[in-house]
Amino acid sequence: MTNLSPLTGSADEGAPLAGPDPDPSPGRRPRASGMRALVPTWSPKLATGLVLVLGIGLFGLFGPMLVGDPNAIDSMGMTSPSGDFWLGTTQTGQDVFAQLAHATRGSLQIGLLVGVLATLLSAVFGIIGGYVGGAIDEGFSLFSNVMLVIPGLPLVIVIAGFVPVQDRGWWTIGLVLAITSWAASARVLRAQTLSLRNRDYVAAARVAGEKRWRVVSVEILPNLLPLLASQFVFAIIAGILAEAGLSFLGLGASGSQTLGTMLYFAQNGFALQNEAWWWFVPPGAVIALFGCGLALINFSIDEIINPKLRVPKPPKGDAAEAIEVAVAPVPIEGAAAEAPAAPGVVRVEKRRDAVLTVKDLNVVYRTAQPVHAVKDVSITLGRGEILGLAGESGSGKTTLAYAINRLHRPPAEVASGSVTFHDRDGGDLDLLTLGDEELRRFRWAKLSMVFQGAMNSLNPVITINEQLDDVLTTHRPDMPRAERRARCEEVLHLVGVDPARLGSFPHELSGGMRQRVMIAMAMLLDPQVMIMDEPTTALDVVVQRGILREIIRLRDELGFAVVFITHDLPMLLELSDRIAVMRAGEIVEYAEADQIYDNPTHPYTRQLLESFPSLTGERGAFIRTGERTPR
Ligand SMILES: Nc1ncnc2c1ncn2[C@@H]1O[C@H](COP(=O)(O)OP(=O)(O)OP(=O)(O)O)[C@@H](O)[C@H]1O
Repeated sequence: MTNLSPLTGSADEGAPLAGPDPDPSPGRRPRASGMRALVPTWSPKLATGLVLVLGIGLFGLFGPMLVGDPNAIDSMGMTSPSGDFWLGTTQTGQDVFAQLAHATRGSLQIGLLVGVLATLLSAVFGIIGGYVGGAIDEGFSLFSNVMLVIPGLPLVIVIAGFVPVQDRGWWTIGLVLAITSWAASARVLRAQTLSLRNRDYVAAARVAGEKRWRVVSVEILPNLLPLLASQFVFAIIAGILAEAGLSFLGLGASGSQTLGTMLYFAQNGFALQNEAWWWFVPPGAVIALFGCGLALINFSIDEIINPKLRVPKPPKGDAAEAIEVAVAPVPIEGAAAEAPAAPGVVRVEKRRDAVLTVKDLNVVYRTAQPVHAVKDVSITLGRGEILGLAGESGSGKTTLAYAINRLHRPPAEVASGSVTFHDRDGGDLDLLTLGDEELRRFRWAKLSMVFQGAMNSLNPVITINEQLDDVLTTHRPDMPRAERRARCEEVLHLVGVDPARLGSFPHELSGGMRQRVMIAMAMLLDPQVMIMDEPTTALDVVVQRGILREIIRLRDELGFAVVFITHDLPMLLELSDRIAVMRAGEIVEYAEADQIYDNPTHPYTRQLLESFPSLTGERGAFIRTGERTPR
C-alpha cells in the first residue's frame, strides 16, 4: 500500500486536493482532540454558574472545618448578625453561620448521591433497554412505566416514614429519593437511544464489526452526554429540594444537618414570626443560588459536549496566515485538466476471476403482504471489476446489497440462493452460512460498504481520526498506535483529503470530503470488494465527478472490486465495466457497459436511459477528464 501515488482531488476540498502538504503550516495541523476538545468557550453564563456552584461547593467542603460547633448552646438567645456571629444566632444561641456550613455539606452530599444514583439507574434502564431491544427493553420499559405512575412525593413520605428514625441517615434518604426519581429520565434516554440506534454512523459501526458494548459506549453514549449531564444536574437540585421538603415535614435524615433541617428548626422556632430573617433566609438562598448555578452550567453543557456548537477562537499570528492559505480558492475548471493522466485509467475489458458470486438469490420481506424484493438474482463480480447496479427507486437494489453482506434484518429474509465470496487466498466463503463472529471478521476486512447517504454515517461528536482508528483497533487489535495513525493518514491521502484533517470533526468538512472519508474508511482494511450504495447522490455533479474519478483510479491502483448502486444509469455507463439493470426485484439486463450504451436490449433499460439527459460524448470521458466530446 505504500507505493501508491496520491490522488488529485476535486474542487470541493479547497486547498489540500493533491494529497498532503509536504510542509503543513501550523494552522493546518490537526486540531487537538481529547481533553482540549472539552474546553468550552467562556461565556458570562458559564462563568457565573461555575462561580456559584464552586463557591457553594467549597463552602460545604471546607466551611465546617473553619466554624465552631453548630450545636453549641449559648444563653445569649436569639441575636441578629454581628461581627462575632456573621449570621446571628438562633433562639437557643446557636451560631447560624456554623449551622449553615454544616447544613450545606449535608445537602450537597444528599444531592450528589441522588444525582449519581438516579443518572445511573436511568442510563441502565433507558440506554441499555433501548439499544438491546426485545424482551429486555420491554421488561425495563414496563418497570420504568410502573415507577413513573407511582406518585413520587407520597411514596417518598411513606418509605421515609417506614424507615426507623435511627436508620434514616443521609444516605438512606438519598437512596429513597434516587429510587423514586429516575424513571422519567430513563424514558427520555430510551427514546433518544432508539433514535440513535438507527443512525447511519451507528449502523456503520455495527457493520464495521464493533462489539455491542463499544457501539454503545463510543457511538451512542457521547451523543447522549448532553442529556445525561443535564439530567444529572437536575437530579442533584431535585434531590436537594426533595430532601429539604422531607426535612421540613420532619421526615428528613436523622442525626445529620441539612438545609432542610435548618428550615425545619427555623419554622419550629417561629423565626418568621420573630422576624429572625437571618435564620431562614440563608438556607433558602443557598438552595436557590446553587440551583441557579447548576442551571447556568447546564446551558453550557451542550456546547461543552457538542463540538458543533463551539465557537472557534480566532487564530493568531502564523496560524492566521496559514488558514488564509488553506482556504485559497482552487480553480474548478482547471482541476480536471491539471490532473495527470493516471496510468491505470484505461478501461480493462478483459474477463476477470470472480470475487463474488450471487446465485439465484431470493429475498422476501415477510410482512402482512409479503414483498418479494429480490427475485432469482444471479450476478458475478470479477476481481477488480466495477459492476453497476441500476434500477428505479424500490427496484430492490439496497435489499440485494444488504442481503449480500448479510445486513438485512427481519422482516427481510433470504428465502433461497447462495452468495459465495472467492477469497484472494484461494478459499471460498459461503456468506449465507457464516456465524456471527466469522461474519464480524469478514465484513469490512474483505467486503466493505459505503452506505446510502454516507456523509451522514460519521459520528458528529468524534474526530475523523478516532473514527478511522476505531475500525483498525476493532479488526487489528495488535496494530501499534503509530502504525494505525500512519494507515489513517495514508487512506485519507489516497482519497484526496489532507491528512491534517484527521483532527477535524465531521461538521468541519464539506459534504464531498465526508463522502471521501467514508470511502477512506471502507478502504482501511484493504478489502477485496466494496459495495457503494448511492454514495454520491447528495452531491453536486462536479464533486460527484471528482469522487467517481477517484473510485475508478483507486480500483485500478488497488485492485478491489466495486458494486456501485444507483438509479442513475448514465452515470453507471461512465463508471462501470458491467451493468445489471434491476426492475421489481429482477435483473432484466446484465451486460458490458459498452453494450448497454450502444445497444440496450430491454425496453426498461431504454426507458431508464431516456429518463436522464444525455451526457453525450465517448463513454467514460466525462468522469475521467471532464470533457464532453461529441459522438
Ligand atoms: N422493511 C420493509 N418492509 C417491507 N418491504 C420493504 C421494506 N424495505 C423495503 N421494502 C420493499 O422492498 C422493495 C425494494 O426496496 P429497496 O429499498 O431494496 O429498493 P431500492 O431499489 O434500493 O430503492 P431506493 O433506490 O429508493 O433505495 C420495495 O418494494 C420496498 O417497498
